[in-house]
Amino acid sequence: MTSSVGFVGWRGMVGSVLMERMQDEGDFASIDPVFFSTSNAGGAAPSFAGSAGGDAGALQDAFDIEALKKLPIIVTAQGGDYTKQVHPQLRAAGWDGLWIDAASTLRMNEDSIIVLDPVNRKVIDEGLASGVKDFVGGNCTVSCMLMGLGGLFRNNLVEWGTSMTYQAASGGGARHMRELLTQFGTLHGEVAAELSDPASAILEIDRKVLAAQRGGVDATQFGVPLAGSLIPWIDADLGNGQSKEEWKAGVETNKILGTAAGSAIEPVIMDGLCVRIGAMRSHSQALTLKLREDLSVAEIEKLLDADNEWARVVPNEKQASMDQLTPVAASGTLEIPVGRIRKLEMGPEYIAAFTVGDQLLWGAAEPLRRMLKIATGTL
Ligand SMILES: NC(=O)C1=CN([C@@H]2O[C@H](COP(=O)(O)OP(=O)(O)OC[C@H]3O[C@@H](n4cnc5c(N)ncnc54)[C@H](OP(=O)(O)O)[C@@H]3O)[C@@H](O)[C@H]2O)C=CC1
Ligand SMILES: N[C@@H](CC(=O)OP(=O)(O)O)C(=O)O
Repeated sequence: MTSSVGFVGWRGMVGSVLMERMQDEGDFASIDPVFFSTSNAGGAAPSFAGSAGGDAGALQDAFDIEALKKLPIIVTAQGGDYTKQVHPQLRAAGWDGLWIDAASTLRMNEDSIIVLDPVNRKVIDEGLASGVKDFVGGNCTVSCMLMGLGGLFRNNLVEWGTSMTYQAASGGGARHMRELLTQFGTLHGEVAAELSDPASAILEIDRKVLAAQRGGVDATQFGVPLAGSLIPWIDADLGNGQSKEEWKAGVETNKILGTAAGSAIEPVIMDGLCVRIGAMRSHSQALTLKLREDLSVAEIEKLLDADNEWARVVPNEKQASMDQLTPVAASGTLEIPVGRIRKLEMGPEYIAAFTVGDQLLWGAAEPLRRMLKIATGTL
């Protein structure tokens, strides 16, 4: 029997990636989709809708609690404001369906589970069996890290770690990606004539670029120029020197792994600095890990490669790292390359690693897609 599933936020950036993945995997064949809109109720539902690819009818109003209440499963990538407004109303109206969400709003609630099934399928299954109803995708950086380094985290081998991130513009949303490219274009335009003349002075080019960065580029979304620069702060200021993005590394890693008392995996201390860079849609991170044991690099690589089908060890060599361990290499793929693995001078239990992941795939859409399949009994 096919399950009815409501989709909210399906045409946004994360939602579109989710729809693409669902079509690629033939997921619509086993569900009966109902599409909602916050802005265009009554308009035509998307053409890929319908288990047989047929007419999916009209878009429903995403704020209509009665319409939402009829569905056993709702998947939303509409954003935190929508979740904050609609989820409590639905629950107050007695709805006890499954809520699968990309937004962070419900993530740290005691009665929610952060979904990343290649890492925490057991936590998800136990949650479903015990009546948990809210399933939320994790922070993109945390999800990509755990997909890449799952072989160490899931085997209780990490005592503590720092993650120094290099996060792409897409983490801010579609408008941020556009702004980054516009900024690059503006900077290029400032010095196009000089660049076409091989004899022009590089310091003059640099001076003009800097002048444009400081005065002429549109930075409406980011607040400051990102092209040719970076922004060493992501998300809210928690007031203790830590950004909210940095706080998520510790709390979400532990929640995903289920490291509460009695678990086979002990609590892990995670902290670091989160930095926005001018990449498009893949987040990178440089990790320092203190392991609980002195494992050889070969053993570590074997554990990482074997953990899940998407983690892929890149040899710690210059050309392989340059070719395979970059946002350009990882974007648009489900692979999570992990490389630069080596012992650090601090001691035999200290290792470095570098990993990259498409933050719209494993960082956002894919865990939701797979949670929907788990919920409908097809994964
Ligand atoms: N960006 C990211 O990296 C991540 C985002 N998330 C979560 O997902 C939420 C959604 O993010 P994201 O997909 O980036 O948000 P978008 O801004 O791309 O989309 C959100 C909604 O905006 C409305 N919208 C208005 N104008 C347009 C337009 N021109 N094209 C498409 N949609 C439009 C749509 O709602 P409607 O159809 O109802 O009008 C859409 O569902 C975030 O708020 C966050 O909670 C989670 C992980 C990562
Ligand atoms: N904060 C992330 C994107 C995001 O949406 O994260 P979260 O789902 O934790 O709010 C970034 O800017 O790269």
